[in-house]
Amino acid sequence: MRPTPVGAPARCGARRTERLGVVAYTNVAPLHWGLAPGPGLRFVRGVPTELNRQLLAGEIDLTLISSVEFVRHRDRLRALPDFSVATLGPVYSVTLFHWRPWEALSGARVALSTDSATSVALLKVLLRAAGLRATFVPMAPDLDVMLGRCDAALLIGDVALREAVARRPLGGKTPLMTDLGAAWYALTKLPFTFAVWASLENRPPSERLVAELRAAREAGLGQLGAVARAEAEKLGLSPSVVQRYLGNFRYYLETPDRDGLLAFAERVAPGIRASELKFWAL
Ligand SMILES: C=C(O[C@@H]1C=C(C(=O)O)C=C[C@H]1O)C(=O)O
Repeated sequence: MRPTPVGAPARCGARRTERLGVVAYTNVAPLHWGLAPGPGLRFVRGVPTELNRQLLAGEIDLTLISSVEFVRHRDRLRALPDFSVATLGPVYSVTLFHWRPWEALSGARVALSTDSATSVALLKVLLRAAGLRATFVPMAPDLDVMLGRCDAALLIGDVALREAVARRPLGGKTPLMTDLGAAWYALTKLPFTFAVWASLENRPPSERLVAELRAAREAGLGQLGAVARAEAEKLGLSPSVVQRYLGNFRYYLETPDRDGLLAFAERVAPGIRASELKFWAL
């Protein structure tokens, strides 16, 4: 059998089974709205760090990969050209909770959620840019435990959103919050791209799957109220809060999101050229 040339999508025909990594966070719900597993399509759910590993190990075929991993493994990966999970300014779900002011975090012990790769790298970029040095402690994402043991705690995804909305006191005191999307914007005036859909370079996604993902995104964004209501119920938050949250994301990897991705790549891989980040011609 003739191998599928790199750079070209797999042709339609009898459907091979593709394993799609589905990040278990509300912010990606509009990207797979109405898309369901079935013949030729399996869903593998997980947090970003799990799905990143599985993609690189060839255990899944296409996933939203943390942008820092896309940059680190750029020699082996290609991304869909028009999909992102990005924000211009605050993201509301990638948050550093801290006891002392941001400017006073030098020497702090910072608990890092083991779920995220990109946000950890982003936090390090932001601290470095501010001339702050900290010690990092990987931990499960539980704010009480993290802030009980450390001076600051990085959370992402649904748990971060819930905690940011709740702004609850811990031990009688409410922690300060720094939104890393907002901090990135203050530093660069660019969007921050948290994730892109990517596959291994030698395993192009089928045209059919890509078409289904585009249709799912149109459906999800077209019915954002319904997506928000479904997600709000799972999160225990009000639908209007969730709709506002989802409406803030940039899902199309437009030029500013690519510029933001490259600016981040330059900070985690100094000297990188834009052409080293590769995209499927789909
Ligand atoms: C902004 C977020 O986006 C997620 C953050 C990711 C990361 O930090 O590695 C990966 C996928 C995204 O769904 C979030 O979950 O809060």
